Amino acid sequence: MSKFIVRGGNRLVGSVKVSGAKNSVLPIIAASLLGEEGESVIVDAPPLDDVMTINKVLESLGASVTYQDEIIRVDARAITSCEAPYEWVRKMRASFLVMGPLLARMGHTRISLPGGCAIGTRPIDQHLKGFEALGAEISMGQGYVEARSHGRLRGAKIYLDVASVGATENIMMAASLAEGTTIIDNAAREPEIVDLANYLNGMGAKVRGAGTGVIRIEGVEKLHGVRHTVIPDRIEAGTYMAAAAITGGDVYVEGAISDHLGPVIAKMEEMGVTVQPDENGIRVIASKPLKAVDVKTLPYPGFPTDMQSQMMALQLAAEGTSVITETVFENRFMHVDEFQLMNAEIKVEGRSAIVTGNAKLTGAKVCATDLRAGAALILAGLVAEGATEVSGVHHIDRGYVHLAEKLTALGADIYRVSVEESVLEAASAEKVVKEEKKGTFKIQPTLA
Ligand SMILES: CC(=O)N[C@H]1[C@@H](OP(=O)(O)OP(=O)(O)OC[C@H]2O[C@@H](n3ccc(=O)[nH]c3=O)[C@H](O)[C@@H]2O)O[C@H](CO)[C@@H](O)[C@@H]1O
Ligand SMILES: C=C(OP(=O)(O)O)C(=O)O
Repeated sequence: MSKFIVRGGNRLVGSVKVSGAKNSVLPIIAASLLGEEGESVIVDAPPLDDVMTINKVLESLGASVTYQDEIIRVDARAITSCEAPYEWVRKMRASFLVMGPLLARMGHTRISLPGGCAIGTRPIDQHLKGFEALGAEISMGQGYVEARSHGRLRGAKIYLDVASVGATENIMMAASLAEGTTIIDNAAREPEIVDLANYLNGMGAKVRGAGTGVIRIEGVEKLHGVRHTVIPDRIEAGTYMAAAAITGGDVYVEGAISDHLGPVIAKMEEMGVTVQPDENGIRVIASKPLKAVDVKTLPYPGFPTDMQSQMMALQLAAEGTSVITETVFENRFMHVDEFQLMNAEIKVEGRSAIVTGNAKLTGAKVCATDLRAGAALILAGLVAEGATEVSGVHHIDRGYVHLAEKLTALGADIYRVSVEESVLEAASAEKVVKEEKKGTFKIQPTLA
């Protein structure tokens, strides 16, 4: 069991490199199942727990997967199973993305239902609606969803009721091997959709319009492996930008693509932060007090829900009151209770949180209730007085590569401790810090 210990007060300065995007690499690995010839080589695949999980799913299906030096090689020529079991799907919703490729390639698939999670119920109705439109028969039972097609899937026109990222990806992958043309209307437009489309096209698919609300896929008979480099993670980049801003720092976020971060940059500039993008990254300089701004999450190109909690941490440090409205997930304010343990004043009213700025944050024992909540608590810890002890680290390991090392290199006082649960129960954050300095506790690198 691990925890992060953060001591606030250090200004972050220097350069940090962004890893490959979690939300790109997961569907891309799933799409590799479509390759009936050759091997896929996926470059800049971040060493995250989620990546290890989806690799395990592919292996359980009979694909051969190797991972070394951030390069994944997938040979999916001989798939032996079309069933993704509960043990993997429960760990990570994105495992559900193997459904489209398996259905298209094998004509049959059975996947554990992903269920709800901390941030919302996260239904899969739009995925299933898409598969049905492509001619699949869907049935549910014993916690599994099963899809079967008689012969090849058939292209269709599909209107998504919500511009779901996962449904767009799953349907895009299935339609790539369907007979005829599929049009996805009200498709999600996230950069990760474009990355997946580029990967599919490299495999021999014919996907056009990715990045717009209408995607057109002409099905082909066969796909093959390809070499592809994953785009940089815009949410990881945004998190380091927020770390620079909250600490009054000066940080170059290497690899960040400003076109992918439009609303995050706009909001930081409104707050009085200087943001200087160039072709290799983004420099963030916070040289004056932050001004509070209102933020509303929306599907891309709106403000990303995956940056909402980090933005809330920033508002706590800003002058004034702000309103943060979450429109994408119905239950994504779990971090509010944890911020309150750090002396924050936040009131939740329906889908909005009213955040009182200029908070005198104090270190506390807090828990990462989900991935981004964890990142936000660490941001708050960077400016809190004293030590903040963040548990629930397994959530953070799903999406941040070497988080403590990257922040430490920028001058933060953060490290990871691995201690016996019983010892932790007894120890206060302060005590853990003191004893670690005496060398009593084992310090671990932030490996996923
Ligand atoms: C692995 C990955 O890429 N995860 C991202 C992906 O998740 P994910 O693909 O799960 O998110 P979706 O875009 O599907 O969800 C957006 C909204 O649509 C709803 N919905 C979704 C599918 C469906 O069939 N029916 C339905 O009602 C969801 O409950 C949610 O309210 O996009 C989210 C929204 O940007 C991000 O927060 C996640 O980080
Ligand atoms: C919600 C997230 O991811 P996932 O969809 O994988 O749970 C996220 O990356 O913030």
